[in-house]
Amino acid sequence: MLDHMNPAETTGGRDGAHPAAPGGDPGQVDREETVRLRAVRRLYGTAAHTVRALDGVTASFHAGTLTAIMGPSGSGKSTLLHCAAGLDRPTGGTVAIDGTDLGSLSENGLTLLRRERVGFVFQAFNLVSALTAEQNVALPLRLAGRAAPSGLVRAALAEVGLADRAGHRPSGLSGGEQQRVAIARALITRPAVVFADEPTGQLDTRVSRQILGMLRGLVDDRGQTMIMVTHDPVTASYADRVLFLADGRVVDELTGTVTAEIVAARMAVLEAAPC
Ligand SMILES: Nc1ncnc2c1ncn2[C@@H]1O[C@H](COP(=O)(O)OP(=O)(O)OP(=O)(O)O)[C@@H](O)[C@H]1O
Repeated sequence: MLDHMNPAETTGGRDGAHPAAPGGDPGQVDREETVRLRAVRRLYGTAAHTVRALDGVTASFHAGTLTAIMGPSGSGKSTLLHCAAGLDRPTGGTVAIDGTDLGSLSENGLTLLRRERVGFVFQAFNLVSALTAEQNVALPLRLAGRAAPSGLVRAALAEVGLADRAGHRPSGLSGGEQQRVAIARALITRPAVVFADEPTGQLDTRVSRQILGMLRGLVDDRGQTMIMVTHDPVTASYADRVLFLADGRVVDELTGTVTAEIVAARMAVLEAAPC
């Protein structure tokens, strides 16, 4: 079962766990670059009143890394996640997942890419209440018209420590157990990237740490690429890298030693800045 401690909480940081994103030709897709955003803009509103939710975001998310996205309320975190995951189309710029330019895809093509190459973990778990844990985990495969062998699905549940809960419906599971089912569901298609939106927002401290340890384990043991949005510095301390947004732009970045204290200090500066 995947269950890792956070080195940042015990030894003072994930020093040098992963290299920082290399530079290089911005037009070239790096094979290790699982998700790539270039000059992404997302405008809302009318010509008379425009909200720049994203205002020229360029960022690379490398294979086998966990990145946390932080920033004050309204800074563009959710918009970034939606654009990077192909849930929303940017007003300008490009997004690529696994070398595929999302802008080149039809709506149908985008749906297929999300189904096959992207996993999602949400704050509210978003399980289907009428289905058992096993049926929920099998769902992405069934939606993709693929076989969902019981052995495969049960192995996915065992990996998140729920081998004995396969027949339970969400109402018969704790919040932490529901999130484990959601993680197994996100992974069942072996996606290129998993996007997590406040994955521990509804869980208590102890269970949150278990879930974050599990997500960390997926990155370390499987090389899973993961991007998570969070308000919580402790959650962000499980990441290899933290990107800080303000007013729709990436304004700061932490790599190497990512502790909750350092993250909180950076956030305090951003939250104190005049709008
Ligand atoms: N559908 C929309 N229509 C108009 N404005 C929007 C829409 N969605 C987001 N915005 C605006 O875009 C900006 C960025 O919003 P976003 O939700 O991405 O921020 P956030 O950092 O996720 O905020 P929070 O931490 O409060 O969830 C905000 O000013 C928000 O009001």
